[in-house]
Amino acid sequence: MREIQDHKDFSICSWYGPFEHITPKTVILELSEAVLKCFLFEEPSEDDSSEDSDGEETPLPGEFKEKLKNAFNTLGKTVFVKNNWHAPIDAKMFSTGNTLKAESADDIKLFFTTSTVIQKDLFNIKGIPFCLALRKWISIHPAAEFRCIVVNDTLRGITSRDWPTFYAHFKEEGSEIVENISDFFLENIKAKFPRKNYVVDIVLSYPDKPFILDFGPLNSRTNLYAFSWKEIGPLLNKDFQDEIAPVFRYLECDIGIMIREDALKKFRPKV
Ligand SMILES: Nc1ncnc2c1ncn2[C@@H]1O[C@H](COP(=O)(O)OP(=O)(O)OP(=O)(O)O)[C@@H](O)[C@H]1O
Repeated sequence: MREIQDHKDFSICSWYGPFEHITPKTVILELSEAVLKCFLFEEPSEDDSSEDSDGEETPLPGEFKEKLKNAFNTLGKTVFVKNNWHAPIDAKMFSTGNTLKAESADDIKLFFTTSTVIQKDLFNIKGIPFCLALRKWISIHPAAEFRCIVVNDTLRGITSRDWPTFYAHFKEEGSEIVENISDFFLENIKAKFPRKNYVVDIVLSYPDKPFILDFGPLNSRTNLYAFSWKEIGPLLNKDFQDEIAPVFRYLECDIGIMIREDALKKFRPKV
């Protein structure tokens, strides 16, 4: 039950509208049953006696190809593609240049059919219409992306998504980063997202305004990067002052290529 609500609330189809002005421009195409089939790695075989389930690749219907063409025109030549919740990150190796830049319907099909993350969603999630979200391609520096942990609608933690990479400027600009993210959160997100506990990925790229990349559920399966579920989980049941300042956690010095968990612990301030 909880999962269905998570799938609804964290689907880009649900949150894109209210946050459209502060997230990359996106064209969302709903996937009909016929189109969905074209994005499945294998045709479901059990009890399927339909003539077109012969294991051959199913071509995209012309009408859908036309929609894709229009989306590419609207967004520019190159797009970033996702389903409702996930990007086909694990399909990167199949792309040219090892990026998820999609320039054609064939690229999208390749990313979707070769991504285990996407295929798992398509096979396992029931009761929610699937969509294809084509997002304007934006060059994002890895140090500019932050996963923000929101507990009881209060921003509690900020961590680089490029953890554990050392960035010297995090120390110098830490308080500015916290202030910018906190202001952005208070002005644009707090009380506007339908959940109280969640993660939100925010990009800070000066001199541009901050923007949202994605929302996600906050649970033991969430990647919290520099934070752990052991320390965040108990906060969900605690009452605390609304005005508490978030903790920004980053690697404070370059500890080299060999990263040991006990070495990392030393740099973790308390939440
Ligand atoms: N519009 C975009 N243009 C270029 N790169 C992007 C774009 N959107 C996201 N990315 C890159 O792809 C990465 C993964 O994107 P995103 O967070 O949307 O995927 P995800 O599957 O939801 O990830 P996770 O499951 O870890 O939350 C981001 O960290 C970012 O670097």
